[in-house]
Amino acid sequence: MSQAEVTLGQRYVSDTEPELGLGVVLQVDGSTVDIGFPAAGERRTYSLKQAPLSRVRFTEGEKIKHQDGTRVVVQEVIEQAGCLLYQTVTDEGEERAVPEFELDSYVQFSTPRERLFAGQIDKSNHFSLRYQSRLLRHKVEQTNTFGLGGPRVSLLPHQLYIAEQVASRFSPRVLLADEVGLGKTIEAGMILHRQLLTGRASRALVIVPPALLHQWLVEMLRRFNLSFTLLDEERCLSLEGKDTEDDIMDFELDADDLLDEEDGPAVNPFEQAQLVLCSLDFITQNPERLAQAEAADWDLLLVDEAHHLSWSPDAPSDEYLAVERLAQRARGLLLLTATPEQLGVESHFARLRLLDPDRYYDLEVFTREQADYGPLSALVEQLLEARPDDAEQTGELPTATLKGLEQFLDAVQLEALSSQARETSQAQAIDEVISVLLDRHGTGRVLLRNTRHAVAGFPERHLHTYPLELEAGDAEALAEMELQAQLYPEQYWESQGEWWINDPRVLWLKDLIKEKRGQKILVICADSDTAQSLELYLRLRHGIASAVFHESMNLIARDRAAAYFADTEEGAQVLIASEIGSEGRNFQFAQDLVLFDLPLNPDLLEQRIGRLDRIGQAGEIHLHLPLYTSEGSPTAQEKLSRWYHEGINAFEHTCAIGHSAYTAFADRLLPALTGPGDDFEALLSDTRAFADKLNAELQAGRDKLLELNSCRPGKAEALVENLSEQDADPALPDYVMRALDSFNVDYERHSENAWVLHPGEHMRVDPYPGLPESGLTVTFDREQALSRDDMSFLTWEHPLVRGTLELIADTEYGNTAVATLKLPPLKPGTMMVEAVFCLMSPAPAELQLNRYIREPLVRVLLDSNGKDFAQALGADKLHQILKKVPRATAQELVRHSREAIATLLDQAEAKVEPLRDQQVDDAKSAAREDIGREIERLQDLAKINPNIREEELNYLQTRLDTSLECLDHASLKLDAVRVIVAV
Ligand SMILES: Nc1ncnc2c1ncn2[C@@H]1O[C@H](COP(=O)(O)OP(=O)(O)OP(=O)(O)O)[C@@H](O)[C@H]1O
Repeated sequence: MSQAEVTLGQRYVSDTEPELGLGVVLQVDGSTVDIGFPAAGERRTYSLKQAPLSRVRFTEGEKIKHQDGTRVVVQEVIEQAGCLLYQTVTDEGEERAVPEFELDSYVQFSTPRERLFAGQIDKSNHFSLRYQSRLLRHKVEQTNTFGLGGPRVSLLPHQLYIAEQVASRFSPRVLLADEVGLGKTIEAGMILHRQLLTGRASRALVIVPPALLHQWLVEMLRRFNLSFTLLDEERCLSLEGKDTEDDIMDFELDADDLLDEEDGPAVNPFEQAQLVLCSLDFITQNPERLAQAEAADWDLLLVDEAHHLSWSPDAPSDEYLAVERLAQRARGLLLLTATPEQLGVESHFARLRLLDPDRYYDLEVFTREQADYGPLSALVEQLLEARPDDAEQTGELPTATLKGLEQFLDAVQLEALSSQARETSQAQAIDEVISVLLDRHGTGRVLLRNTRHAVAGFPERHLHTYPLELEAGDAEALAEMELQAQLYPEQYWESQGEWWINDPRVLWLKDLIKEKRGQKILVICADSDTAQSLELYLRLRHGIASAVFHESMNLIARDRAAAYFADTEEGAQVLIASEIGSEGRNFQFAQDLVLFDLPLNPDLLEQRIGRLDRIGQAGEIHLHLPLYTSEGSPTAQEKLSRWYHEGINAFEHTCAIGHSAYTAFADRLLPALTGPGDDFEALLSDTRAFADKLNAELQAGRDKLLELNSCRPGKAEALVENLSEQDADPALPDYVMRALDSFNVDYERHSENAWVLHPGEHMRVDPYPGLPESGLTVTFDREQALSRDDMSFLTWEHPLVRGTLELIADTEYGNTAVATLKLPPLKPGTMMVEAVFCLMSPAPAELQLNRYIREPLVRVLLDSNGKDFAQALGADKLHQILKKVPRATAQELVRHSREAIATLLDQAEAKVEPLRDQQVDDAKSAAREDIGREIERLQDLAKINPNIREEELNYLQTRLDTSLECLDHASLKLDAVRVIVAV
């Protein structure tokens, strides 16, 4: 721009801030120009040399708006003393002269055509990047693994299978019941992540025991890039603007005032964030907070350690009742527990009822059903045996198998199956029929459970017992006491002075710790007071580097203790944890667990061992158990340990039948622990027989089906393969680097596959999405990301990459360009218009209509004769041979060729228009096939399997109808235009 060109009253638009609307020249002063933007109420001073401004010049036929609101059509443009005067005509046919300074300032140029003709011309390589961004985004979002590849986790088939299955459902309601430490939190995180990314969910509430709040908060952020708001009383009060002591008093006194609208609508803290995390105690103990949580709208409710929700017809727990209220309102519900039957079948049933009250209405019916899975399981087993490894192999299915199938399939289905096996593939036919059987008759739609047996690769567990001989007097006195006191004898020793001085377990523990110097040891005991005094004793009396962890500590103190224990260099050797305090925590970096006492509940024992026996445990696990002995007769501790070990084998193996065995034998076990040991051997062998039988039954029946339903190895492996391929695809790093260059983000290589990114001084947007001011170290390598917490794992799902895609594809970035081309057959001066169209329909993101659109972009490249070169000159090829043009030249060129360009654009539009119908038809067929197939399957299923919720069927039907309707309204919109001139 030169001073001579600029005159007061001229209208310009800012290239970097088009949202300011139409600007007007207020002052020209030597080397600067002042522009006022009346619509935004802003004024900017630019250097004349580098002003990012484009002169706005409308032409004949264009519709413009006067500042008084009148719409007019330009008839003629006259230049007067550097300013434009538009001769126009109103809708009513009246003529009106509009000087440019009287134009409406609220004008926005956003369509490519408007921007091009307003002189807002982007760089040619931005145009190419835009095209590439749209294509890549479409490709990524179309995969059935979208949302599963981004989390910083190892690709474990059993988790991916569950996550894909559950996250693809509408408002899933399931109980995730993998055995301890198999990764339920990870599965839940992946489900949530996928639902959020695909638009199926946007608001989620996670409720966990207080001890797990921070672990969840950190895991969700570190592994899933999901930033949760942790709500406790303090935070709620602060969100409500009631954060002083007095306010707290007020709040308590006037809880009802929450709904008082006098001071404006009350703030509901649960509505202040999309992702909220709070503790079960907080929700249960604060009726007002529960009411607020209930009033907020949730797409997904997650409850971790859901075995705390105990229920019986006469005495439902407060926890159960609180969650029940939320569960009735939330659309999706994920309950997580490793021990679904820990509190008995009644509670288990009640939790299933939270998931689906229509299906689980009667405890008795449910109990009967549980026992009835044997024949189906046997048949599935037969099918699996008959399945050849060779996918190509064809042949008849065994007659016995076909016979068995008769009670589940009709004649037509049987014939179809046989002919598929005969003509196409036996393996495929068998896989499909197993799917049908499991789907229709299995237990797995609501309950998903992976077992170690199915997952494999877990370390061995070894039990070491340490007899501690009691003095005769103590042994006798203890034997007289109640069972509780015999198992947790601290009180007994307390009666003789400080318990830790007298209890022989304490010295034993000290010696064990000293002997295992340099090795991390987790000690778990039942009671938090015991944990505290034990830790003090070890630390103060024996100088052992130790930490304590129990439920009465606040969260920060707990996390600090856990971190101190985890620190390999200067951390604690020992962590003493109470039963409740340690639940759900990750301590798999340790291999030694001291069971300072034994819980009287097999599931609690499993929970304790599960702190170490988790995914990520690299070594063998050693369980250390001190046991009082006495010369007279075996102690209660000894007997209980034998019952666990010899009766149900709960120490060295995960024990699925623990709760059932305990329920079946409690009447005999409890008296036997304290009474004379006569029939104890008989009790042990009865328990063993019961356990063997139950394990075999479970393995053959319900558990087998659950296992198959929870992970179909073929499909699970395919997911792992797809994701591994995506990980290895160089398209992502290439794309990211190109985009960073284009936005002037600074980066430097850190190491192979890793980079350090920093906000650049001249970034086109500031802040850059997903890039903190302090910079970000990123890696494209999953393994590296898993071992380096300080690096972000960049995938197509990372906020920085998604933000980049949005920044490019959802804004005007690169939607206009001008470039030159040197290609011998083209005569210099030949002009072409490259126009990219995108099928758009105004539809909610949740419908994911993009999935049905086969070709997201239609590209045409027309020369002045209307000949289309799009095929001959593909987008990539063209990108490589085009040369950039200085901006002023580009603006000049567009101004001069405006008419020709407009004609070519009209031609391009006319050319693609007929494609629209075909595209829409294809997309509608794909939607019909996809959703329609699911509806049919569910309808079929609903006839024989009451697990199908009516709601789910209705939802699918509505989803199909809405999708078809939205597609009907789809149109091919011009997404970007590039003018190319041959030189
Ligand atoms: N895919 C994975 N990649 C990396 N780490 C994982 C993966 N799955 C699980 N882990 C790790 O294994 C441990 C157990 O996972 P998680 O806490 O999700 O198990 P869980 O089934 O919820 O356990 P619990 O039954 O004790 O509640 C955690 O430390 C978790 O971070």
